[in-house]
Amino acid sequence: MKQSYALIQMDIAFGNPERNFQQAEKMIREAAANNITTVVLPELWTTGYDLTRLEDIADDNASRSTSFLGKLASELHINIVAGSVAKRVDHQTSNTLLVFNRKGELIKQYSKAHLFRLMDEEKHLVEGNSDGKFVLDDEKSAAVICYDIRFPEWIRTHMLDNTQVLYVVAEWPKQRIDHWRALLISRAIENQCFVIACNRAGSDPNNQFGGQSMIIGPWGEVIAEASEEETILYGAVDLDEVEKIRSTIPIFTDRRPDMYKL
Ligand SMILES: O=C(O)CCC(=O)C(=O)O
Repeated sequence: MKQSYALIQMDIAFGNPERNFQQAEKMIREAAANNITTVVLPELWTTGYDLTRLEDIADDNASRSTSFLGKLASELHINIVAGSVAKRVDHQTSNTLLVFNRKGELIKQYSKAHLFRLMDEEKHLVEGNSDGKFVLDDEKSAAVICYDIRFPEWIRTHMLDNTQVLYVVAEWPKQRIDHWRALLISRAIENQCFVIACNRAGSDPNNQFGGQSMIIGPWGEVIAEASEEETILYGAVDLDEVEKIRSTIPIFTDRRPDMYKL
């Protein structure tokens, strides 16, 4: 199955949902005009890391984001792996990823499982407790958020039932962008899957972000890679490659979980 992706590497306006909704719509419409199947947005794209103001700017039950993205997905006839938003339910806010199919249906929500203390997430957000698996265009897929990629055992649990595509949405700082690149390529090689990874561009009062969104194949090859600037990264792939690589080096047959004490 052929798929073509557009990764919206936005410069997110700090604590300014109005501006971010406008900019996301402009970039999604531009991407959709390029005959793609799936658009991917970055982490916390409505608010950025303005965590101390979540009381004012989080999205109640993610309802504004859901209605906005569902309408765009069905009108433009594209899938949207809609990054994550600050979703508030009963005074608790999670960092929650939303996935829409081309009919505009919300088919998956995943809340970030590993909160990133270095950016105070655990002080303002509640962690998720369920996995990021879903099926999009009949392809087994999974999505995780930023810091989650430092936990290979978490990613592996998503890959054990023949998952082909791993989406990663992030606000990854420039300071550690070499880790971003190395971790993403490692996750692709060790799981023999496509990695579709969308980071943000720009800066906020505390961090400069590294961009470098990436599309990586199941052999670890970099198919497309963005610069540091705000941009849309495009890339087309053939998901049948996954099966070829997995039959050449059958790691899922050869693994010895009986010996792994985690
Ligand atoms: O793990 C890292 O270095 C970056 C993680 C991060 O920025 C996040 O999870 O928001």
